[in-house]
Amino acid sequence: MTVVVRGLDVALGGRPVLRGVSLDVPGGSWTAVIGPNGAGKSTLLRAVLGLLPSDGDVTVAGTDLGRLKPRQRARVVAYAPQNPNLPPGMTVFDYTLLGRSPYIPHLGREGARDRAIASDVLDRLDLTAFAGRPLDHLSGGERQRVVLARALAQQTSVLLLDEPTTALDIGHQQQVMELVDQLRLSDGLTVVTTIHDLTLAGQYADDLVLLSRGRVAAAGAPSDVLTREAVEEHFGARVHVSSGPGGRPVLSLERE
Ligand SMILES: Nc1ncnc2c1ncn2[C@@H]1O[C@H](COP(=O)(O)OP(=O)(O)OP(=O)(O)O)[C@@H](O)[C@H]1O
Repeated sequence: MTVVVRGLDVALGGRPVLRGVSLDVPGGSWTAVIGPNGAGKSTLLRAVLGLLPSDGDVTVAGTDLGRLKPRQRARVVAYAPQNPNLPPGMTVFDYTLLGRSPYIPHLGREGARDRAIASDVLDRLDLTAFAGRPLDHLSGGERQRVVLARALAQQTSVLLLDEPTTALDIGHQQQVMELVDQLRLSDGLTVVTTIHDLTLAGQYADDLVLLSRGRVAAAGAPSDVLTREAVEEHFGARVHVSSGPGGRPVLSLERE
């Protein structure tokens, strides 16, 4: 499903946070939104979901998500927030099962298929051993994978991930990125993720969108967006950019 954003303006607390943002994410592709702290990346994901008042157009497969009921919306788009509220005491399995809520009839209970989907997702994220553990007894990286598990259990066509790898060790970063990529290829998932690791973003995404002070400063193929000049201008960092596998950019910091 294609995600299209046109001329998006969002103000928070009376201050403009996104200004004239446009974005095209073709169905089945992966776009990574990058940018410095406070640039508006999380705000963009929340506006796409229809969770924030905004001006401009946002459509997913031609539909304005803000007009859908939460249950309908949750069958189209899954969202893994950066700092979700996790109900203390709830088990990992029950939290993952919440991803099946949009498919469970009112006053009904989850069925065997819902439980099988939750188990499968936990298995694919290396979390089976934690299934019975309360959420407040997990490490930061384990919690982050559980939030992703819930989103994947929704089995939607569009996945919005806010910083999905920040708390993960390098092995679990690879596992999460590869899993999302496999789902994209096998099920045609459309993926939009914010991400701070620029090399990782460039390795997995088809397109990068560089947000800076609420505006799109650059967009396109990773090697076109991740230039030494752009990173210096927008992040204030001095980096060396080399060409990695497939011509994708690899960044390293330059020491004084
Ligand atoms: N509820 C709010 N009221 C006022 N300003 C807000 C509110 N929420 C966020 N902001 C501001 O909006 C700007 C964009 O925030 P956002 O969380 O989208 O940035 P981000 O690019 O995701 O940053 P980070 O990389 O630090 O996660 C920031 O300057 C932030 O302080």
